[in-house]
Amino acid sequence: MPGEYTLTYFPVRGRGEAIRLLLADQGQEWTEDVVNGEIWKKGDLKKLCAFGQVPRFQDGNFILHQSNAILRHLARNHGLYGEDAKEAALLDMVNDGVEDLRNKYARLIYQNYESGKAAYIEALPAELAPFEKLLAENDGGKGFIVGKQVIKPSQLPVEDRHLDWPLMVFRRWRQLLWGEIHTLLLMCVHC
Ligand SMILES: N[C@@H](CCC(=O)N[C@@H](CS)C(=O)NCC(=O)O)C(=O)O
Repeated sequence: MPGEYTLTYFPVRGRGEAIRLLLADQGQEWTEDVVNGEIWKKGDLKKLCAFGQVPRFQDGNFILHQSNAILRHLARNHGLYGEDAKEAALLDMVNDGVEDLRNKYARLIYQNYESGKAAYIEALPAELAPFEKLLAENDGGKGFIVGKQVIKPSQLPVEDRHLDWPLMVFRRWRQLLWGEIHTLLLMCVHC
């Protein structure tokens, strides 16, 4: 519902972008509460944050921190967390794999960019191979990294349940699982 969601984050993609993409993909509206350096340095907001960091997310009166917890909360609320507990566990597995890779990327860009770039790029195919393997193995490589679709058919609007095939192909391509979106973001993270 418009106005329900507020994302508090710096004016960068970073750890806010997967949240934004998930909301946009689900046709949700949200308010951007942009934190610039000056606001952050005052320290008042930091004190309000559970771990002293953003993103901070408001879902009505419910306040949440930790980007992956926010993603999981939204995934549960919007039917993106698999068909059952096992699919949810597999989604956690993939997202934790993404988190590991994100941390390597963050170390590169913040600590070792000029001298570490070449080695990082050389290692990237091997780092992405587990994700490709999971994609290839799931349902004969037909679509998603976990499960067979993003939205459960029961949660699709009635008019979308009988899509003609070009639209179905388009939706399968567009509606990436949030874990997969997160993977794509590794290439453009600046937090
Ligand atoms: N594990 C946290 C990490 C959050 C984090 O690293 N936030 C950074 C921006 S991307 C931050 O708030 N930095 C400012 C600070 O630590 O004072 C998450 O996933 O949300």
